[in-house]
Amino acid sequence: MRIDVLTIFPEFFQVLDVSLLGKARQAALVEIHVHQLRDWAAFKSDGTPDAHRTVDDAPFGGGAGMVMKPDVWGSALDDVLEEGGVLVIPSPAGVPFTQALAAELSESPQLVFACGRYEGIDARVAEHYAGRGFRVLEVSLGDYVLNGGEVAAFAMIEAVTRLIPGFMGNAESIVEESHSDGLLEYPSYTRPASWRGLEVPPVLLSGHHGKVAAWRHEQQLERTRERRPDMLADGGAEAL
Ligand SMILES: COc1cccc(COC(=O)c2cn[nH]c2)c1
Repeated sequence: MRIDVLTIFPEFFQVLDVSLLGKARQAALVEIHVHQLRDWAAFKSDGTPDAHRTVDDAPFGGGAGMVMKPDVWGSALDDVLEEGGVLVIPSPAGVPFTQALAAELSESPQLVFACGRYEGIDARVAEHYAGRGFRVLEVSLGDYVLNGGEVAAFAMIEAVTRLIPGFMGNAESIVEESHSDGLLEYPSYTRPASWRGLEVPPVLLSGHHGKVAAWRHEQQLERTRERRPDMLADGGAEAL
């Protein structure tokens, strides 16, 4: 998979070289290219140089803050977005990012993350590329507002790339994760069996695999009921 990130803060993504993701990059499972959006803002739409490499302007219709210019994004995306690529725009107004969506995106040949700042990106950018037949997704990590899409993109990149076959050392650990079966994960324990007066649930020491599996499933249900009733309300479908 190829991942391209367009941002005015490319230095934010340098850490990708050292994390687990770094290994995947070396293994050539993932190619990540981070681009400085301002490189496409060196000239104004009339062709004259823009020394400030401006990427934003005031919103039509008034209102607070600034909006990112469509022409700058268009120049950048025309160069970066490949046929079959998916344009992902992290946004508080997006569809929920879920494990199911991460799995779906992990099968794309290319993901392009457009990291918005200010009040967001001119709406015509998403409209234009959807109109050209690209899959365009505005995706939300949660119901809160960040200063820009970089943090959200980083989280999505990690959630997606770890699902790429061959990326995680122990593929089995991916299968049994939270949300993969529509329920929260059961609690985990390891040695010592007794710690500060707290004991590991005896069933886990019983060696009876059937009882362990039943206990774990019950724990998943109990936890999901307590912490995420929304996940059960709509039939256990993936939820934010
Ligand atoms: C593209 O337009 C905007 C506008 C404002 C902030 C952002 C950054 O994303 C988030 O804040 C976010 C993502 N998931 N949950 C919150 C993008």
